[in-house]
Amino acid sequence: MLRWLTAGESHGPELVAILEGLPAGVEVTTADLAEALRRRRLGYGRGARMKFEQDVVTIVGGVRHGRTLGAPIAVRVGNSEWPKWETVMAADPVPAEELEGLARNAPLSRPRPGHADLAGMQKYGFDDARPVLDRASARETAARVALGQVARNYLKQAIGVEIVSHVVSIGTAAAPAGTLPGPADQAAIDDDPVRCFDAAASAAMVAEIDQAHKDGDTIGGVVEVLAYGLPPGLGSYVHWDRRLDARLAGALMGIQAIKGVGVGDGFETARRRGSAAHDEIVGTSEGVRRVTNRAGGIEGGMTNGEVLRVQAAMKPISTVPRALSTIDVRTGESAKAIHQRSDVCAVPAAAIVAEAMVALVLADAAAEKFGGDSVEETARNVAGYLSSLVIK
Ligand SMILES: Cc1cc2nc3c(=O)[nH]c(=O)nc-3n(C[C@H](O)[C@H](O)[C@H](O)COP(=O)(O)O)c2cc1C
Ligand SMILES: C=C(O[C@@H]1CC(C(=O)O)=C[C@@H](OP(=O)(O)O)[C@H]1O)C(=O)O
Repeated sequence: MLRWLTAGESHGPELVAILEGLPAGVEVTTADLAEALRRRRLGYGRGARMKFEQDVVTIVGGVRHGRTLGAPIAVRVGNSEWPKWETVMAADPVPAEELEGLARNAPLSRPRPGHADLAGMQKYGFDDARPVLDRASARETAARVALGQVARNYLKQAIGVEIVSHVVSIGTAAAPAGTLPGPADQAAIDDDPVRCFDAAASAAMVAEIDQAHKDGDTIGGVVEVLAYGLPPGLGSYVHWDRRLDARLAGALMGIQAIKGVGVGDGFETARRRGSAAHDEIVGTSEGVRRVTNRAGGIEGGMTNGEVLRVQAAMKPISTVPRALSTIDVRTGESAKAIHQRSDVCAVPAAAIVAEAMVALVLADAAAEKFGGDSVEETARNVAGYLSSLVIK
């Protein structure tokens, strides 16, 4: 079983993350994590903060000379902007006179619709949105992406699994149905401003982002994550919480601003007849295959050996420049929501976060099925399982 936790605030000194349960011998370096974090910061439509802030990643436990030790892996992602926030976000009490007059410390009393602000203030008893928004912020996804990269290296080295993501739609601009990039296409996708695998759709997406920006508005979209090389049998049908589709859906819905998850052809499947909704089975010289992959590589809560395909739908960014109506909690009067700056669109970045969440769930399911205290042992177990499959 894998366990992982993150801690840290958006304007705190750093995020920290721990991943426990991976075997020894997985090759991973600080450069691997830095590259994953760099990919998360890209994407047309992200706001000013992405330009001036740096992620400073350090591995502080569980890895020696580029290989995991089998011990918990601990990662820190430092925030280069911390000096500006040192007083406002200090862990220890700060004398009132030091806080007085600090613009950054002014109470945020106009909760933003679409954020955790209002319900979080009510729940935890704050009259200031700062302590809520600082933890609710998707800044925290940097910690998940760092851990996701370790999970990804494990999947690649133990099983040969490769994970790819792409942006399927932004606003009304969409890639053609059936667009299916493979592992070799990842670099080209990363080079695209919106991480779309179709040039015409990419241009239309950029135009939609520009229009939303011009209108003082924000925009959402849909991302897809694909995993190649999965053996059949990860996850299980025997209990609801062991179903791989349930675990993937929970992990993807756990990303800030994700409001829907699809598996395979997703909601489209519900509009089809059964004869056009499933994947017929054929025997080939290379073993059992499906004629189509509408199910997205999962049947009965288990991988079926086909390419895993899941989508996540991201709502438009909540902090709308043409600010939405709210109340000032100090007076109860109507007001405009706080707006300092914001992303116009963070769909390309959400795809990288979705890759990380999929990697963590798949690594968990793989560790559960194949075990092993070293990655070599896991790989032997995978090979033994595949060679002993009754139906190949
Ligand atoms: C990568 C990423 C970047 C985000 N950037 C912003 C942003 O700049 N402004 C904003 O209002 N929301 C942003 N969000 C979304 C908010 O964090 C999210 O809507 C908010 O925390 C409320 O959570 P909920 O939408 O899941 O209810 C971002 C989300 C992700 C995944
Ligand atoms: C810092 C990151 O994303 C932030 C996520 C976010 C939000 O509300 O979720 C709001 C923005 O921050 P701010 O309100 O401070 O401008 C984004 O920049 C990041 O992804 O590293």
